[in-house]
Amino acid sequence: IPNLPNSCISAFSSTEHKVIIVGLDNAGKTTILYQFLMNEVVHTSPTIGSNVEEIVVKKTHFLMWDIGGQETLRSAWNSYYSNTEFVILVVDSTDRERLTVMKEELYKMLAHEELRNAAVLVFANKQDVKNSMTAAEISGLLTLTSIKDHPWHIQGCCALTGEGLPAGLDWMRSKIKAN
Ligand SMILES: Nc1nc2c(ncn2[C@@H]2O[C@H](COP(=O)(O)OP(=O)(O)OP(=O)(O)O)[C@@H](O)[C@H]2O)c(=O)[nH]1
Ligand SMILES: [Mg+2]
Repeated sequence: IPNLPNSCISAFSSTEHKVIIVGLDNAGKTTILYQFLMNEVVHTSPTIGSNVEEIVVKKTHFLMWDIGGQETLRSAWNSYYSNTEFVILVVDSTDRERLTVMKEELYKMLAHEELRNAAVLVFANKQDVKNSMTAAEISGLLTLTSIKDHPWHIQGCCALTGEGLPAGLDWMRSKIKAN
């Protein structure tokens, strides 16, 4: 295909791994997406619908869908599920009150047929805030060890500084190589 620029050819020839970024409103999903893309904190407003970006990490291509988390939007999450390889669940580690709601949404999602092959990365976000729940605490409250039918991993992070985000991406890449 002589007339295509190299960038197009590489886009066609590399496999793209579909990722959905979900979680309650205000968890930091959009902030994380743009940290991945630009290593910068962008000004966000609540997402209505979704944002989608291609994120390339050491030659691994991810197509990441950041989906709005407000209550009225959650019933639409399932329209993004088909062919999803990774679910990134972003938890606001300061939001103790809504962790039960988060847990219900998580298990509802994991029961969905279209996500049966998806691996789950949980980001315990906002670790910079004093007295936020630790990743271990969130893992316990969400009973992550009870998840037997999906590979899962939890990672503490701060989307404002980017701390913890590369470690999460490394885990995702390790799951691809393991396949
Ligand atoms: N302190 C702190 N604030 C954060 C962090 N990550 C995100 N925020 C803030 O949390 C607020 C919500 O962030 P968003 O990324 O818009 O949240 P969202 O999950 O996309 O929300 P919806 O689109 O409504 O579902 C913003 O004011 C962010 O600046 C973090 O790690 N620490
Ligand atoms: Mg958003």
